[in-house]
Amino acid sequence: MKRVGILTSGGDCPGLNAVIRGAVLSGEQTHGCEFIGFRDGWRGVLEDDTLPLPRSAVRGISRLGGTILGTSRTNPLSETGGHAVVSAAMGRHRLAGLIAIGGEGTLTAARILSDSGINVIGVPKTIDNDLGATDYTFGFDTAVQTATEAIDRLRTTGESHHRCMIAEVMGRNAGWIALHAGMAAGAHAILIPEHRVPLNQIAAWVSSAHDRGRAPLVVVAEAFVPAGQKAPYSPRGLDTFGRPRLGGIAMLLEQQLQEMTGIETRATVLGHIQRGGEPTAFDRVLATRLGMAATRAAAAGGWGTMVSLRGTRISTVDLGVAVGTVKVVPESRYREARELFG
Ligand SMILES: Nc1ncnc2c1ncn2[C@@H]1O[C@H](COP(=O)(O)OP(=O)(O)O)[C@@H](O)[C@H]1O
Ligand SMILES: O=P(O)(O)OC[C@H]1O[C@](O)(COP(=O)(O)O)[C@@H](O)[C@@H]1O
Ligand SMILES: [Mg+2]
Repeated sequence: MKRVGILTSGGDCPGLNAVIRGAVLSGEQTHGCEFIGFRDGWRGVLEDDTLPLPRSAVRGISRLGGTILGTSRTNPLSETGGHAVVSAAMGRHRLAGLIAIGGEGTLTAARILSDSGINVIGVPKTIDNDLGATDYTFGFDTAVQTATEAIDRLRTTGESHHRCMIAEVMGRNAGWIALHAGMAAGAHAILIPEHRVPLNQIAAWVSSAHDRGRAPLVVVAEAFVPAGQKAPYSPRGLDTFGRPRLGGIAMLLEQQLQEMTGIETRATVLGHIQRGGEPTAFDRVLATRLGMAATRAAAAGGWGTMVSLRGTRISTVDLGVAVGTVKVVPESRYREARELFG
């Protein structure tokens, strides 16, 4: 019987549990595989922190948010890690390979390990939807749904007070959540990292909506860079991997737009609300199919690949290709949305 290790790494994301369940059920029922889980991503691999994953451990979990395995941003290539440590952990548990569920960071580490001879299959996850080699990542649909519901609420209070409301959503490299939630909620301006917009243009959109008797709504991605600035707003130090922690640009815009337009303005940062809670049906289905496909690939010895969604089909791509491109919002999608601003 083939034994496979599973881990979830990087920011958590609704649908992780559905992947785990899909992988384990299909492994037990169809492919004769057995699973163990590593706790907290690569930390569990480096520190040998594991749990058994029989079918009974994944019962009913596909509708649960978070991850039953826990996650972290532990670097498997740090001085306490590397090929030898990962390989030893796999040997101890007689694993044929690993299924690593993560975003571009996790999968980059997985690719480096794979290049050094470790058997890994990647499963793309992120609410940001910024992985190039898959049409959608699970978690994105849920995050957009959650953000849209929150923004709808901001709208009703904004309308009561005749205020301009600003909603800040996540998105480290790309403005997908802002674009989709903004469009779904009928925003008067959507600000994304892919596109610089001068402040006076944002103020003009806000004023125009206000002049028509609407409560202006601005949706901004955390990584938006206002024209004239060099980098995203990041007053909160670094994350565990040493990258700037984003968040708070909405607060800056609140002050600036209120000053420029004379319209009372309130900003809300949605933050981790977007990452929590139950996955939507779309994300559960996508995640389950990706988990099943990962096991299928493992059973067939298709190491060094990532499972991905192409159209309505699940396929596999080489891990090297998988981490090659960040999927940003194309100019055409921004132009399309912009027709409705103001
Ligand atoms: N370019 C990289 N090379 C090697 N390891 C990386 C790289 N980027 C991230 N990692 C490791 O993978 C972890 C998860 O990546 P991160 O970007 O935080 O989440 P995600 O996998 O969701 O993108 C990081 O904390 C780090 O330890
Ligand atoms: O958990 P943290 O460190 O606050 O991370 C926040 C970041 O994680 C995300 O939610 C998801 O990013 P990853 O998919 O790379 O984990 C980003 O949108 C956000 O910038
Ligand atoms: Mg990342």
